[in-house]
Amino acid sequence: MTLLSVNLNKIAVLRNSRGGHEPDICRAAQTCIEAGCGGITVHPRPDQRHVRPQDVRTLAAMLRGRVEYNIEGNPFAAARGDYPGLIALAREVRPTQVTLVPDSDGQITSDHGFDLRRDIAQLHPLVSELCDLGCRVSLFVDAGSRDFELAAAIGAQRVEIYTGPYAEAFADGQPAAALAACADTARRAQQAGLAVNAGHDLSQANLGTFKAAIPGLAEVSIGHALIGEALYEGLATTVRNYLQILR
Ligand SMILES: CC(=O)[C@@H](O)[C@H](O)COP(=O)(O)O
Ligand SMILES: NCC(=O)COP(=O)(O)O
Repeated sequence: MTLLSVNLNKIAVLRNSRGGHEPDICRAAQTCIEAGCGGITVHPRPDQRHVRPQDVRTLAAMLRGRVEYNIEGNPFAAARGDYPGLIALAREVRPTQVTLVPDSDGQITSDHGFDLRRDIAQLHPLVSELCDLGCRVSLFVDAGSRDFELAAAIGAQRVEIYTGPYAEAFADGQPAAALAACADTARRAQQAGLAVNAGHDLSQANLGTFKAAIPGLAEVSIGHALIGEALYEGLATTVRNYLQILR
């Protein structure tokens, strides 16, 4: 079974465009949970363009003991204003999972994963601390990545495959090569003892093909397309549609 973790960043984008509290991120989370999702994802960024530190804390209190809570972000981005940094937030709220992503500051969205051979020494102390906090750690990687045994050796339990290139290839009607690269990568990660998550630009259109190609896919985190589709069909119906695809 593949867990659906709904990324609520885009609810916060809409709310922040006017200030105030609407649309309410906790109400959106509640709707997703009632519709059957297995997790909620947020990706706070230092510029606070969408999910803010206080959202991370409020959601943590609301979700505890109900569904998985996945916080994504760059662990090396410096604290800025009242953004305390990803690891500081993890220390405070102890989410189920922390997904480390090598975004640069101000990047419009995530567009690549870690180079495990190059980055592993820098990641090691962070992964150790997060594991000691009781968080599962997942590392964002590109399709085609190698060196998964290095990630397993420092205590990471999962990788998240960056699916942007697959989504783009699917939209162009030529997904085979990108899909095969994801499938090979997933197999290598699983052989190294890691579980495999996936995310970025997954949608109702491209998810079924992806899921069918990746045996043992543990989790997908989906936000941009799902929240967009929810404008037409409603949030609960949209979440149920995704769950149907993942069955
Ligand atoms: C790591 C990843 O692929 C997602 O977290 C994605 O980057 C969503 O972040 P934004 O909503 O900031 O684009
Ligand atoms: N980890 C991917 C994620 O949380 C959502 O990415 P997207 O669906 O907003 O592209």
